[in-house]
Amino acid sequence: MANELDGFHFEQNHGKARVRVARVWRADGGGGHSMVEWSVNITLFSDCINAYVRDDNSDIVATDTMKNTVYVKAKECSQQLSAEEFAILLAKHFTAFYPQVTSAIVKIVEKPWERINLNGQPHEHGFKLGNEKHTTEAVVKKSGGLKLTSGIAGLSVLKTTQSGFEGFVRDQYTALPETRERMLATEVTAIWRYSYDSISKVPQKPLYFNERYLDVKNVVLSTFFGPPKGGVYSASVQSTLFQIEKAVLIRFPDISSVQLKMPNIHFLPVNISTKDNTIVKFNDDVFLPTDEPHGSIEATLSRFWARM
Ligand SMILES: O=c1[nH]c(=O)c2[nH]c(=O)[nH]c2[nH]1
Repeated sequence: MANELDGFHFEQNHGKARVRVARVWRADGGGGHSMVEWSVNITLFSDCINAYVRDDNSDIVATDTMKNTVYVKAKECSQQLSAEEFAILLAKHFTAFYPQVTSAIVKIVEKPWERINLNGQPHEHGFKLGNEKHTTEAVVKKSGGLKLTSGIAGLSVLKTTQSGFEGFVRDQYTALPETRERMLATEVTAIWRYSYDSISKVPQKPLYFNERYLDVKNVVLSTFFGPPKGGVYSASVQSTLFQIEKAVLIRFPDISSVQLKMPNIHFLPVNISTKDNTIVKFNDDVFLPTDEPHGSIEATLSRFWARM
């Protein structure tokens, strides 16, 4: 929220960060339990300028109240819901309930608890922690205007062949050899924006956004790896990144833009020799794994009418 103040321009917001909540749903009459663990970030844009300039807190929604609201709303959700739905529900509450709140941003990171399978059987109430995380951000205006994004964080993938890098600029500082055979490893961060621009347009199908999350992840993985037999050749991280973004936009009509960050995590060839002796000669077999430095490659692909 922005104001003119004593001849200056002033912008402010307040909220509560990293509110952690876990919610369990116990199916009646047997069947499995479901659960989620969320870390919730709330930001409110509200007219509470008097707190800053007149020591008057009468317009302030206490961040402690915001924290409590997370638990009240989690309690009220008697059916399992996606992080996206919960983010929208919370943001809608803050903008609808408090006259002075004009918009709210709710971000959620879901911890990757997955139902455990024992001897091929899904366990009724047992979960284990997976790796990549489902993220979301809902920006809700008092009018019901919505900006909804979802994402995947920390999806680590690697392939041992079908990757190369050739034809790049060569100058007096270039040492990297051209290759059609290398390891390709990255940790994908993806954020995609849905085209629903008002909360009234959001699909009401239960767990719609969880299904979408799994579908997008599947498109990322299948484009990165190619078919199980033979895979697919990657001419660069840039090329693979673009193919993934294009596949996401072609496959999902309600996604209007997609941003990918794909650091190039290098596995260096190991060659060890003395002046007289070769001790280890690299033959696409022994690598030195690294995490720094890494290449950083990011791009956003949007439909013409949309922007991230
Ligand atoms: O796929 C790649 N893209 C680059 O931009 C790059 N730069 C580099 O040194 N190696 C690679 N690999």
